[in-house]
Amino acid sequence: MGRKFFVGGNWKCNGTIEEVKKIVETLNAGQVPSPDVVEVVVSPPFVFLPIVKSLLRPEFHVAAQNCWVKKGGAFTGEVSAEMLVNLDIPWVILGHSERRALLGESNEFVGDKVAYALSKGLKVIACIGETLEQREAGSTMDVVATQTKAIAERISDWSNVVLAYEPVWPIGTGKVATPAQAQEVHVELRKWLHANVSPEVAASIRIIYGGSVSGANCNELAANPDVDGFLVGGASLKPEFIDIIKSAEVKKSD
Ligand SMILES: O=C(CO)COP(=O)(O)O
Repeated sequence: MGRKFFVGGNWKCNGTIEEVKKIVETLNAGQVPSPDVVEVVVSPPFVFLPIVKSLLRPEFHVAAQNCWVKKGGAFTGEVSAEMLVNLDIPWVILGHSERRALLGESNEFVGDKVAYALSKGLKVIACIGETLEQREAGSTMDVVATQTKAIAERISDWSNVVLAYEPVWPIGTGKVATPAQAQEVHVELRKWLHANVSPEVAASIRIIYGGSVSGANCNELAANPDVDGFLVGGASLKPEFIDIIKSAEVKKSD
């Protein structure tokens, strides 16, 4: 199948310098599968990116949690894609539901950000996902398709994109989507990409799941054929993140 398992750790707005060093120490000491089997990317807050990058084992990479929608300039408080490239930060998370909901990032704005970041050479973890109300109204697929479409209309090369399906209702709630719920949406997303982008992109893109992933549920989730990894929030700050990385082994024995 050729889709390398991908595990991202989104640290969100957490950590002191002491805590960050501790997390990195734990990650560096962890016994994990080889980089041929799993790609690991951790995403600390901007201010900690340089130190994490300098201390982290070399086969793990770092991601920013956001970047500005175009070239930097008079945009107080923003960090540009150019700056990330300048510091050799290879990845950026864009369109996280917390930014969509709390900072009003629209589908179009996220699409523009994805296109700009890719054009500067960054790799992008693009997040999509429905709220509980939308799920209960039966519009999950419409919502994620509309979010994905806003990206598809603005980019032509998907090779540096990982699509993170992160339904809003299981994020930080301890309520996890069942493996079947995750698999169902991932399959539908692949069908959508097949019909609207290309069969090649549909087959090759990594679609990862996020929302209360833990050491306890990762293996069951990873066993789904269309779940190509995870974007982990709370558990990425804890030693169990190593267990989540190890869930890549489930795929190896497929
Ligand atoms: O938002 C998430 C990752 O980006 C998921 O967060 P939790 O794993 O804390 O639910």
